[in-house]
Amino acid sequence: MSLLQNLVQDISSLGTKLYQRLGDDTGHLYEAKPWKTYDHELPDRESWQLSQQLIADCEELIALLTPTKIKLVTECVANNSTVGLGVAADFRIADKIIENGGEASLSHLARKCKTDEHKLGCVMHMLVQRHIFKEVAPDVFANNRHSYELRKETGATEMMLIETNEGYQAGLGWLPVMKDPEKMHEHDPAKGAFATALQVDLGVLPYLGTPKGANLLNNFSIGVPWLSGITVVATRTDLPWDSFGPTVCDVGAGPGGVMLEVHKKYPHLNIICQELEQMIPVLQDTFKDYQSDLDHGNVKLEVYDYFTPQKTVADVYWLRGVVRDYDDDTSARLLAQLVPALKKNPRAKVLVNELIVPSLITPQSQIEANTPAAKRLPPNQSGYPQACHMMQLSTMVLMGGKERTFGDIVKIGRAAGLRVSKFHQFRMFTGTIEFELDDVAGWETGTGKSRL
Ligand SMILES: C[S@@+](CC[C@H](N)C(=O)[O-])C[C@H]1O[C@@H](n2cnc3c(N)ncnc32)[C@H](O)[C@@H]1O
Repeated sequence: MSLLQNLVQDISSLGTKLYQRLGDDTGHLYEAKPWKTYDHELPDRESWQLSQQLIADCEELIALLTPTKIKLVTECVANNSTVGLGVAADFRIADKIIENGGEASLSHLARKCKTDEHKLGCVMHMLVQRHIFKEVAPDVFANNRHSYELRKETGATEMMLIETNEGYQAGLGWLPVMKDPEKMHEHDPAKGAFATALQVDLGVLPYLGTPKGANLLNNFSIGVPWLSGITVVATRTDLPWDSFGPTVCDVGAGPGGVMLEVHKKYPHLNIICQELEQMIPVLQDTFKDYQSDLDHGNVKLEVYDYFTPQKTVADVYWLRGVVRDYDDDTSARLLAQLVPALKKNPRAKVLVNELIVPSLITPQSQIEANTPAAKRLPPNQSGYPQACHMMQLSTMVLMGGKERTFGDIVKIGRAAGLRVSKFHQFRMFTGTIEFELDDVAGWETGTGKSRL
């Protein structure tokens, strides 16, 4: 059968299974409110998998049915989606619609935004076509489920503005960096796309402390917590936090948001957050409502440099967004610091939580090549592949570092003396690779040899 036939049949059968599973939980797109199951919570695992497969097939079908020249033009002008979203975010269109009672004419919006009606109309019509906002009558706009999230109290708008302003500018630095013999292999943000495009000699984080970075700092402080909030539910739900043993240690814990969630859901677990000294007050603030847990030592905040041997023995070590900051050798050196502690507790696990950059391999044989995308999705990768691909480029453009595939991270673990024990696919665009000490049996019987 042709790819078209296979895709159409697959979409039909996957779609039927999905709506039968969802039952009364009817999804919506045009109502100005979240779809609880998908936007606040997580669909059950099978519904989520069916959704992923449907999205993969639909994306492939669109690519199949789009003439080549139109496909290429669509891709190379896709930056204008960012331009348009930047306009809607900056003018706070979602709020202006809410303030006007839920609907607003183009002329009203243009007046309130003090801008040109035709230009704003071009943006709004484009966004409606991309299913952000809806047009309820000619030139009359309302929020749909997606644009409703852009209202001021969520922080989504500030996150959009990071990407539509500095993120957008920084993108122009990516190719020059890739061509520059001095910078092409660098992961240091001070030599990355952001610094190159903005012509500064510092990465985005120190830039936030400069007078020019004040606006970006504001958007970071409001927008980044919104972004982190996207992964919270999956991080809390898709890992069996209480199955590893009583003590969880977060290495490079940042502000400690993940451990706070784990502590709330599993109050019986001992939580240890390790950070550099300057971050301890931030962690203290995160756990300010849990003073008695701090006093009793069920929650500990430890000063620790993750490039020194790990002395704290725990049952599971959690590293989120840590190895992505470094090249392969440095990341392996960092993970290897856990080995002394793992030898003391050889059953302990190491959880590396990152974007697990997806792939979509097309088989070489003619028959197999017509297999729908849904059936070619590797299991060991992040969900929402399109979002994950965009995010990995966006984080490297803005923050430097190195985003990796499952295989890339496995190699780093192996170089550190660890082997994969499991992959936890999150219902999210991040995932977690679970490692354990290589030759666990050997370490337990005393016959294990260090590979370092
Ligand atoms: C990218 S952030 C990730 C934070 C946190 N894991 C999260 O997901 O929100 C990396 C964190 O590592 C911390 N860090 C950097 N160098 C460190 C070191 N040598 N030892 C311990 N922590 C370090 C930083 O302070 C920062 O909070």
